[in-house]
Amino acid sequence: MSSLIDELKEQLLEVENGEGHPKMEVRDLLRVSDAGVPILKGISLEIPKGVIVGVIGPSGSGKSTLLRAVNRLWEPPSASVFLDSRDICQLDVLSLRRKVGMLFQLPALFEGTVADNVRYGPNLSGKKLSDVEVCKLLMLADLDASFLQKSAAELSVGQAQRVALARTLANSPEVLLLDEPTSALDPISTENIEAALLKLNKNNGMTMIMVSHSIKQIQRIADVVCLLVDGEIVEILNPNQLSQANHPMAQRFLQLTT
Ligand SMILES: Nc1ncnc2c1ncn2[C@@H]1O[C@H](COP(=O)(O)OP(=O)(O)OP(=O)(O)O)[C@@H](O)[C@H]1O
Repeated sequence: MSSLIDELKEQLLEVENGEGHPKMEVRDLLRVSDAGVPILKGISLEIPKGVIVGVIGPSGSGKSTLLRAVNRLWEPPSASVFLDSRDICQLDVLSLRRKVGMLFQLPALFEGTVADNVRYGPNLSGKKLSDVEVCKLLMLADLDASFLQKSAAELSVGQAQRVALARTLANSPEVLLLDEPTSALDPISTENIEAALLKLNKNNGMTMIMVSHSIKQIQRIADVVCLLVDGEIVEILNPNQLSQANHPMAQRFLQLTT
């Protein structure tokens, strides 16, 4: 664990030399349910630009809650989540969500064509994307131009998830939050989405936080893995050394998951 943290620190140092800050920082993030039950118990995490962080952990450990805090689908306490050193609670929420896009387990497309969906975000800020621009976004999500005028209602779940990715990318996000984005997809669609994500990370340096129940997927995608148990990060691990987890719940979880 310590060598990975050293590596991360090195990456962080590179970022500090370049831009002076981690891309995202979560600082002692707490959440207690309305009934008084702790959901997140002081999560702290620094994510350098261009790093893909995988988040794994048992059901109910707080993974989705953590992601939702990062783009204010759940409003975190002030001064607990920072984007480029700025407290996200101080940012306009819509511009935050353009910078920090999110993909969910199931894509929720609007009625209309694929192009309508991809144009949606830029339209809100008064920008009309041309067909060529829409096609470029579709290509980033591994879809070809034949999808442009298809009705969103006709798509398979895998295709719809890629359109949802293109729609998110239309906002030019700097960070992508991925909440089990392939758990409803077949292996080929999963492979397509993973390939698109890795390309975005490699070519555009996009920072990502991905929640997944698939250890193998996390190993294919993530640079570093956070193990969340009962609202706490109990381990930060190298994806290829997950078997070295020390926390007993983490060991059990890793033995039982594929
Ligand atoms: N709005 C809410 N009000 C009260 N409790 C909540 C709320 N949202 C989530 N919780 C509780 O917080 C805990 C963490 O939920 P969360 O969805 O973040 O877990 P998770 O790790 O993503 O789970 P899963 O892997 O099953 O998706 C759970 O016990 C859940 O019941």
